[in-house]
Amino acid sequence: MLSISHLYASYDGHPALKDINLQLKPGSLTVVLGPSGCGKTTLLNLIAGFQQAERGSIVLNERAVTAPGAERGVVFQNEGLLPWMNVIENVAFGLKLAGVDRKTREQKAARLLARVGLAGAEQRAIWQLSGGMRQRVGIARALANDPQLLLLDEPFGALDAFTREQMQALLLTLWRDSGKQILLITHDIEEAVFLASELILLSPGPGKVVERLTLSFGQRYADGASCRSIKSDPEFIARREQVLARFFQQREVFA
Ligand SMILES: Nc1ncnc2c1ncn2[C@@H]1O[C@H](COP(=O)(O)OP(=O)(O)OP(=O)(O)O)[C@@H](O)[C@H]1O
Repeated sequence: MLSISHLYASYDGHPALKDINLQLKPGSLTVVLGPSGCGKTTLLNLIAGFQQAERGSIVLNERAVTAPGAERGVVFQNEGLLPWMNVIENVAFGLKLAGVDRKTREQKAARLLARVGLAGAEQRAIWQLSGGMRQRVGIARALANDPQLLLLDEPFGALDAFTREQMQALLLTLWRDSGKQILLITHDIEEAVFLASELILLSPGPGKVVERLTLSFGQRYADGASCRSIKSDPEFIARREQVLARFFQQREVFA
């Protein structure tokens, strides 16, 4: 369980998040959606432990979050891969830091690369990879320490529409197969409605929760329906339009 209580954050006296309260169940796929500047990255950085809250608390499985930890894996928008290491070394790096022996970490990294569709790419250099492949490496790396919570910061924002949909499908497959709790931030409304089991809408000025929806389109994909059939379903389109209207309402309030 991830419990966020009365969380406040600010920069140089300017509030960025105001009284955020969320209880997110193990196994949930939470998507935090909101317009630019509403505090999505700030919230993710606080949960990751990269940043300290001004007030309030974050507790993951009964342990207070105060610093980064191996039980939280992070995937960054720009992947954050180490260019002087090859693919498998990037994935195994966290295991190396944790003192895992070479053979074990290479076996584990190779298994994870196969899970994200990169079997055979172990020895490739990072510069030889496409954007989608880099994000696959980033996800495999974040999973290497077997985290309880996977955090993703706008992970597919820079990808073309086709690759983006492939990555959404991959994430849902990993979610189904691992049962891990996932929290992803995005400003893409369709992506949010498709992926989320819990959708949290933030509004800016300062960031606060304005809506929380429980959705099941991602579960439908995990149960075997295709991306295209879900995204063209009138129920999906109606939900997307409803969230879109709410999203623009928030922007207008702020403008
Ligand atoms: N390091 C910083 N110093 C000062 N202000 C900051 C800093 N980081 C973020 N802010 C401000 O805090 C607010 C929230 O920023 P944040 O990056 O968390 O929002 P966001 O929703 O992730 O935006 P985007 O989608 O554009 O990345 C914004 O007003 C931003 O200008």
